[in-house]
Amino acid sequence: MIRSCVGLLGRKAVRLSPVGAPFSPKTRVLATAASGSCKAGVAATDRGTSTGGGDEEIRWRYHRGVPDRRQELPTYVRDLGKPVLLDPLVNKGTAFLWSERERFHLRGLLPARMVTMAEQEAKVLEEYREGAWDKAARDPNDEMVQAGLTPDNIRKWEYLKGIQGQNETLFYSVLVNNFAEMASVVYTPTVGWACLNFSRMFRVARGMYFSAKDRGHMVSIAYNWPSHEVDAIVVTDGSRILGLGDLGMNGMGISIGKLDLYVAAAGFHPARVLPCVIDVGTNNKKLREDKSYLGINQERLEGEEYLQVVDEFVAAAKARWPKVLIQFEDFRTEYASKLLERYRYQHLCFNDDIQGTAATALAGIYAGLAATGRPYSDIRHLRFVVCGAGSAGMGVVQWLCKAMEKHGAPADEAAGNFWILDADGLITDARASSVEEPTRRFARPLGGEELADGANVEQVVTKVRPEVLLGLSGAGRIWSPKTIEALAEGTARPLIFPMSNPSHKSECSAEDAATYAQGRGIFASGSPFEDASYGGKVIPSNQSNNLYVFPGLALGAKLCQAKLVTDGMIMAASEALAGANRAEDLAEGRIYPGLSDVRSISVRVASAVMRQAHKEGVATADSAIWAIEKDSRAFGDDDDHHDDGTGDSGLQHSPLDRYVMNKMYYPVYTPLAYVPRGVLE
Ligand SMILES: NC(=O)c1ccc[n+]([C@@H]2O[C@H](COP(=O)([O-])OP(=O)(O)OC[C@H]3O[C@@H](n4cnc5c(N)ncnc54)[C@H](O)[C@@H]3O)[C@@H](O)[C@H]2O)c1
Ligand SMILES: O=C(O)C[C@H](O)C(=O)O
Ligand SMILES: [Mg+2]
Repeated sequence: MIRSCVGLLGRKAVRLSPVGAPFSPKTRVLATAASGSCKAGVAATDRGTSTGGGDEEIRWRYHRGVPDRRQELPTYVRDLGKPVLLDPLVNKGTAFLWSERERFHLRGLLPARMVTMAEQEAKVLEEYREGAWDKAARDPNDEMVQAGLTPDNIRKWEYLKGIQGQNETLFYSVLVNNFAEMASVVYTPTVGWACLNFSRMFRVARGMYFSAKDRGHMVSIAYNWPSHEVDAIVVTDGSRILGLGDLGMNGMGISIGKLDLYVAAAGFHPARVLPCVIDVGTNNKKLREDKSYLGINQERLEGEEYLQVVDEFVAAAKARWPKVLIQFEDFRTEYASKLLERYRYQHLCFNDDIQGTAATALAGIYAGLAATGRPYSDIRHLRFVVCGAGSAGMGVVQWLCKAMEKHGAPADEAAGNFWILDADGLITDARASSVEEPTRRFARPLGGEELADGANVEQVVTKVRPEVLLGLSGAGRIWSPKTIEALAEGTARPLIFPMSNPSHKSECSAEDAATYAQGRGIFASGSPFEDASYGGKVIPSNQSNNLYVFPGLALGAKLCQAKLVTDGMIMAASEALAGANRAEDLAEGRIYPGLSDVRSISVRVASAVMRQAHKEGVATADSAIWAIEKDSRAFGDDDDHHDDGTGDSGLQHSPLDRYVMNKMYYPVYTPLAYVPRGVLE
């Protein structure tokens, strides 16, 4: 038997032979840099569980029957937590045993499922030999591929993520300076593909993974995160990722994507944002049967059990980072509003799909009115047909209603401006007992000239002749040519908003909207489309996506240290966004500002949110901030907006805007200073 001693060279742990010469690389390094799992043909009994320990873990370690004892000699590890994962000589990725995860403070830093090295190897080989991800992106039967997602999008996504893993400053500099070009790669639609394939593509852990197996331990696990300073968390339970359904733990991709935008679009510091997933299982059977899936292999927890897990996560996050803002993302409708109501009056949090989307949609409607020369107050006279009665759809409807009421419409009159359809068609009083609030309030009365329950969208549009057609159904191309024609017959400039994501879930394409509305429509989709054309004229494709709101809303709330996110703050965000359009763009039918202006927009949204928070008394930040605007008024600076001087936007900025800009992170190389441990901590 070979007897070895263990030595250390610098930080890296290296095992030495008895005479001091390193072993060959094969025997020397105990871990591979590759992590993740694979489609290995490992017997089911060998696949273990994420809660290993005891006999099971011992079987797990020995399953390959490595003959010599060298694998029993330890590699010295001098770090704990994240640095262990970042050291290629000791990292085992998802193959870290459960006991090792405990000892090295790795719980929460990796997806819950534990895999073997054999599985990791098989995954590496699959990719090496077959280019598995690339192949998937070429599959002509893949819906996303059919809707225009190309291998080139995936290549770009992987390339950018590779840079992000090595040099965040460079990654964000490239992203900030090329946001309009890259948003569709780091965000929708490509991020949807990245979520679908998250486990297969998993290499380097980012963010925190809390699972149902962590019950009772979440607060200690939160302390495994290396930083005491986290300004914002985006968390999902993966239950409704974009319009792609239940993706379980793979939903982590959306938390990461949203926070990429926090940094790029709103200047949060990349070291102070934390993507999280709460893995309570998945009801997606295909995923559970997929050997590469890294989430826990069980059906979702439901009801009280589920709520307790989310409660524990929120409590842990608040205990560890008391001032953190939490953005809830892509929770399925059944729990989305429930969770929002549970936390919004106690914690600084918001639900992006309900509140961010609502603010974005309202801004688009206001801008649509402005584009046709009408005042915002005319919103109370618009009729809306809405496909989708989930949390996103109903969030938007309630918000539009609120805006109508703000402009003087009595509540009943406002509610009467909506015709809402779900998967079973028009919702009428016939279904009043089977649909819940808030949808019930919008059920159409029966009898007289009214439409039958379950009428389809074409029938409803033909009868109602609305000015606005909204889609938040996640159902794909459900608006037929006839539906769009009927819409355009009833109104001169129809507003056509297929807001579902990603692209193949959009209710209609930009080209179809332009063609069947004979170039008269104003088009705004959730995922980006190229501009369309009709009769030789360019018909702009706007993007009605909550990306216009959540970064600025979060920034404003953080900067003024708001205690809560109020409805007033969200309304302020809507109005600031609507007002960020230039008259000449509106005249062309561009109702959302160009994405290259995204930072300027976030600044305006943030300032408006701060002002409102201050007005409502929920801002706790130093009152000096508010003096900025007062002082500038005294000097005649007043409400005028000034060019931000960056030369990148042409949008005008107020003194408070400039304060916000000064607080933003800009991805530039700064001088570096060595600070020994224990100093400045
Ligand atoms: N653009 C944005 O910023 C934005 C923001 C949030 C959500 N979304 C998108 O909205 C969609 C819905 O999100 P959700 O959380 O409300 O989902 P959900 O699954 O809870 O709701 C979908 C709703 O659409 C209805 N529906 C299904 N098929 C339909 C059809 N053929 N006709 C009419 N209605 C139909 C369902 O009955 C349900 O009421 C997703 O695609 C999501 O990506 C977009
Ligand atoms: O993620 C997006 O692109 C928007 C929205 O939050 C969604 O769930 O579709
Ligand atoms: Mg979302």
